Amino acid sequence: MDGAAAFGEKAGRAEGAGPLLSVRGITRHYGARIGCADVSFDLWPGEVMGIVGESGSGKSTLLACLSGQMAPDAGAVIYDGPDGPVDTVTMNEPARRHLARTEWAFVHQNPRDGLRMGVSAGGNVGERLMATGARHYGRIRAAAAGWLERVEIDPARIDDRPRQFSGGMQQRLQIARNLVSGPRLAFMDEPTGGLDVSVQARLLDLLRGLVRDMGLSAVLVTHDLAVVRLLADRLLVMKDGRVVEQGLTDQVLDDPQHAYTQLLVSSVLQV
Ligand SMILES: Nc1ncnc2c1ncn2[C@@H]1O[C@H](COP(=O)(O)OP(=O)(O)OP(=O)(O)O)[C@@H](O)[C@H]1O
Repeated sequence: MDGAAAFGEKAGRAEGAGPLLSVRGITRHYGARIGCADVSFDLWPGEVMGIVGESGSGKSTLLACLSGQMAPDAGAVIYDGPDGPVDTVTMNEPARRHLARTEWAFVHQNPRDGLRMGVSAGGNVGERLMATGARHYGRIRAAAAGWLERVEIDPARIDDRPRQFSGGMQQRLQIARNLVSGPRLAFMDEPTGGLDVSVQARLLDLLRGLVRDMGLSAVLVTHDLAVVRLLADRLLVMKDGRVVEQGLTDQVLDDPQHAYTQLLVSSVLQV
């Protein structure tokens, strides 16, 4: 039985009936080295799952496997899509690309990886709408301007290129480009990494508001426990590619059970 069939019953289509994402046994090696091993969890609609761990613990590898950017060696990632549950590991590439364009968002740590630097701010946001079928130029431009405002960028700058923006503005633009089409699931890789502390705080506030207002589900990778404290409902703690602890964010951070999590929380391992 394939993964989708195996989990189909559990992740039924009825609203609120099952998880949005069921991750089972995801494993990926690089030669003899473990990237991530046997990772399983459910992500429920509207929930933010934080994945934390020190550098090299397997966070990026796991996120790449979940978001279809890397093929795992083993495991299933069942997404409860518009036509019912599908295993995104075994689905064909065009179908996966379609999902990534319409249902998912991916926010990169470096905005340059998620923006088209040669295209105007409005173009960056509008492009994603066009990819989901919008055709009316006036409406696309109005929606783009509305989203610039929503991420606190002056809509008068709609024709500016991203490189004319500060790092924090570029990150907010990347978020607007990703969320304009109303995705159900966002993958975020260190979305506040590389920014000044004050810029980070503003971005976190903005992200928290958007996630709440849109009822967005998200998988959020970070090594920064302050970020998950603010954004994540639940946490997976990774060490050497494996999940060593998981639970509600406050529970894990306030009462860590695993020795490694205790070290993380006491800042010893934080970079
Ligand atoms: N392309 C690669 N080739 C070989 N080994 C790799 C490759 N990418 C990652 N690894 C190894 O896989 C393990 C997990 O790395 P990964 O980048 O997923 O961790 P991470 O927690 O995301 O780290 P960071 O926070 O530094 O990005 C590490 O041991 C790493 O050395």
